[in-house]
Amino acid sequence: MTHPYRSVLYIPGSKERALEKAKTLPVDAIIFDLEDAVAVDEKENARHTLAAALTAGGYGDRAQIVRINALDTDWGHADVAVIAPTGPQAVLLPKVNSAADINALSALLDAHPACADTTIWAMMESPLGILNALEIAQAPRMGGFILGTNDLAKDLNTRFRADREPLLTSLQMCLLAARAAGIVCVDGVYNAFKDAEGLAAECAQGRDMGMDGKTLIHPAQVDVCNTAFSPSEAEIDLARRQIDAFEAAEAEGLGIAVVDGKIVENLHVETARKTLAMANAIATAAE
Ligand SMILES: CC(C)(COP(=O)(O)OP(=O)(O)OC[C@H]1O[C@@H](n2cnc3c(N)ncnc32)[C@H](O)[C@@H]1OP(=O)(O)O)[C@@H](O)C(=O)NCCC(=O)NCCSC(=O)C[C@H](O)C(=O)O
Ligand SMILES: [Mg+2]
Repeated sequence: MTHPYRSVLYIPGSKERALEKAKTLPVDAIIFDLEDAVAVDEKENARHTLAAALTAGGYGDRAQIVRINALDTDWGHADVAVIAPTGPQAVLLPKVNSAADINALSALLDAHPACADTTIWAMMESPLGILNALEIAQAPRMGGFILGTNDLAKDLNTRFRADREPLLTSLQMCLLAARAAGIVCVDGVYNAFKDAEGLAAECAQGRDMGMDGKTLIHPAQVDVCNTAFSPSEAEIDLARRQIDAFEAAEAEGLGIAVVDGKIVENLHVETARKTLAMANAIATAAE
């Protein structure tokens, strides 16, 4: 079953109102954050508030990902100790530099029977992490990458550019590694959460590159993002026509069809089937 990851919303684990509001938002996934969105004085309270919210449930089909603090901080191990018994679907590790970081978290989760099926996701946000993207993607339990473009821009000392030119190599290296390993790859956040036009442009860029979706920081960003990462009506129509034309060609003993003046081969049909599967998954989730 294809699960969409078009819209992946961060929610500070300390904010009960936001934790409640997320149950009503049309997002594909939620990142319950214990890291940067939570002030130092609130860390302890946040992990217990979040554990209670996860146990109570109510998030429906939305994929649930918990971002803990890094294991070399004062809070990472305590986060695992409190969150693991709730049997989280996925744990997101920030500032991942190598597969060793994933292995260390995996070993901690192994000690909790409730985490038998828990996947690990990695924040890709350091130069060393980007250079080690493939070994990270292939580490045990890995389910996906989340791009941390703010930390990355900081560490690379880039200037902000609307076209994100300074970050493109890093984004593409993560995509290459994610696709090679068969895991999900979700783009970074767009900080100006009231700028829908800028968000739409950045979503389109991420979708064109091959990202599965985008991380978000505010509910106002959800609709723009869902639209950008959903197959359009034109894409769905083309996919159907490509499949029909190819099947008709095959019935005549041919291995190639032509639709709208362009060749359709087996590989295009594979993409067309993926497009329809994603459209179906989105429609089912919306029911
Ligand atoms: C950015 C915000 C601080 C803005 O908050 P606020 O001023 O309260 O917004 P609104 O008044 O417009 O909120 C309207 C209602 O929406 C709810 N809300 C707001 N944000 C969220 C959210 N993220 N999830 C769910 N619900 C949310 C409010 O509670 C209001 O609800 P109601 O009162 O019932 O109408 C705030 O949006 C925020 O804190 N956002 C999350 C910030 C965050 O998570 N940052 C960390 C992740 S990004 C990151 O770490 C980057 C990465 O690591 C990297 O390196 O790039
Ligand atoms: Mg970060």
